[in-house]
Amino acid sequence: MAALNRIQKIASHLDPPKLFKFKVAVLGAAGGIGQPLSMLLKMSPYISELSLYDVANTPGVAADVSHMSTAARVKGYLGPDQLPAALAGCHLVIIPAGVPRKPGMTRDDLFNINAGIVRTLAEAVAAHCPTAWVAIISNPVNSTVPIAAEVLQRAGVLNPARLFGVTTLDVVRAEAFIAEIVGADPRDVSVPVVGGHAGITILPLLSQARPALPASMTAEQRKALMVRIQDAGTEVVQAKAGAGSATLSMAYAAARFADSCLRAMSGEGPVNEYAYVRSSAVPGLPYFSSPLRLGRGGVEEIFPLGAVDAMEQENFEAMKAELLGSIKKGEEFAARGPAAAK
Ligand SMILES: NC(=O)c1ccc[n+]([C@@H]2O[C@H](COP(=O)([O-])OP(=O)(O)OC[C@H]3O[C@@H](n4cnc5c(N)ncnc54)[C@H](O)[C@@H]3O)[C@@H](O)[C@H]2O)c1
Ligand SMILES: O=C(O)C[C@H](O)C(=O)O
Repeated sequence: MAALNRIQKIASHLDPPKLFKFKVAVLGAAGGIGQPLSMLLKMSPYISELSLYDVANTPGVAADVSHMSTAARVKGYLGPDQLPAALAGCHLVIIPAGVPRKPGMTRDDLFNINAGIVRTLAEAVAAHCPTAWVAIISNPVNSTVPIAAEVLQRAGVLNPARLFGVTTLDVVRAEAFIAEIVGADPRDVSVPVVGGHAGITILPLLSQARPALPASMTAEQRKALMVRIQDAGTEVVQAKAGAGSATLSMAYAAARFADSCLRAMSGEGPVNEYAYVRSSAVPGLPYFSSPLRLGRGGVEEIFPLGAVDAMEQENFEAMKAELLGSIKKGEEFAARGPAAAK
């Protein structure tokens, strides 16, 4: 919530920005997530240059966002020819490019289209801003992050401390749902959500929630809450009935994650976050979303998961095979090279 508070202050001109110094790119900026995310990023005091790239409609989005009376300079870039300029000098690249789910689809059903999109964009990052932090939103995150890692590694520029799958929306949802139950302000709720970003690989550690869940909650009620957090994306997909998946809450979550990255880059002390990163936290799972600390250079420390209860342990064991399968699928796709996208 620090992010939103900061944004609100800036929007109301109570605290004019002083720190605008980073170039941030949104790849997929004209989409359902990209547009509100671009708007929120335009309000960030950390951004001097906001680079909006898409294969369609960026001139209009950029013109629109650029009229906001905040400090960041906005430029739109349209199509692959303009991608190098969009990325040159970027400090942070946020990637929501790709197709969203329709009812009845899993995130993995998006793999065939989105894997190639993410690979192409990661190749461009490797070529034009190899030291940028990269935050991937495009689904299936459990596979797209390993794809990007392989691409960056093959280009000789992978820094695992700067490559993230954005799982902030899972944390945001867990905070919102728990706040409803305990009657708290969501800003005062904290709850770790670990694992990956699909179905049972999303593991909210409800036993570590603060404030604690009411002792009166039954095991069935706790399980139902866990499943609601795991299926919250599907809840939105079904409610939108064919018109896409979560966009507004995702834009909020991505803006919050971007704020954490930019605060860390600025050297504003240790910044604690959750993200899906290359990790040795769980033996046998080379990528995992964990609590972690960000510093100037990216991930500085990945924290252990802490104590889990029996329900969480059972889900943790159940998710491992699915998460590993998604990781391998991404790595194998990237290893097959460009022809695999066709
Ligand atoms: N990580 C998460 O928590 C999370 C949450 C919500 C959605 N998502 C995922 O985010 C992605 C985008 O969702 P959306 O609702 O914004 O979709 P959308 O269809 O509204 O927008 C996607 C945008 O990507 C653009 N695009 C397509 N190919 C591109 C390319 N090669 N380069 C640049 N841009 C390209 C499209 O033109 C479009 O503007 C989906 O894959 C969705 O599943 C992830
Ligand atoms: O559910 C989806 O397909 C989009 C996203 O991953 C979400 O969690 O909302």
